[in-house]
Amino acid sequence: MNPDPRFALIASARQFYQLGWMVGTAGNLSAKMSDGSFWITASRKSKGQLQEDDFVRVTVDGEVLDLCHPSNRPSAETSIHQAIYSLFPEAKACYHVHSVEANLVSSWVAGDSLPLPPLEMVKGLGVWEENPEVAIPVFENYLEVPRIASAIRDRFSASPPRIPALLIRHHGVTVWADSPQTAQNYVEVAEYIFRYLVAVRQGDR
Ligand SMILES: CSCCC(=O)C(=O)COP(=O)(O)O
Ligand SMILES: [Zn+2]
Repeated sequence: MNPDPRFALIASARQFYQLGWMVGTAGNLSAKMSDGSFWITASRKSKGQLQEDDFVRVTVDGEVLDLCHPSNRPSAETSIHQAIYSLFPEAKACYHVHSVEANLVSSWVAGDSLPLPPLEMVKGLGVWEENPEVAIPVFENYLEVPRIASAIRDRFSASPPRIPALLIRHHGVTVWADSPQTAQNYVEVAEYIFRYLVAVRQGDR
């Protein structure tokens, strides 16, 4: 049994769009099939109203297996999804969204990681510790997306992250998980933590 993951991706995208995290065609979602290929949102589609044929199926090496529609193109950020699936074979879904809060917090650190507050919600990213000391890796945003993907491959192959998430500065968050539902949860948890950080900075405690 190999259910088509596109319906889960459509539902997640609609939810994220309504939350303001995938407006103006921003973001891309993918999910892997049992043969190792993955369905990814086609480029420049409105994420609030995706249809079954607004996807492209590609191999982990980037070969297009199914365009669904001749005018479809794979997401401009497919190389990042390829990097994640290559690095983490257990990953079955990879979600990327753009939120205002992710962009704000990514601009507050000059270095390559953002420390996360020791919130209970950090357990939602798989860290079951009291007062966890965790940071989210931060990558620079380059016009050439394969350059971002290459930085992710280089860094994570040398030193895997503690949490299944990364931030691209002034761009957005990317998470990966063993199912589309868990990837959705991870996005929600990451965005909750970013909102918290913004609220703290604004003095909304
Ligand atoms: C207005 S979004 C700019 C491109 C981007 O960062 C993104 O996430 C969406 O790109 P895609 O090709 O997947 O539509
Ligand atoms: Zn993006």
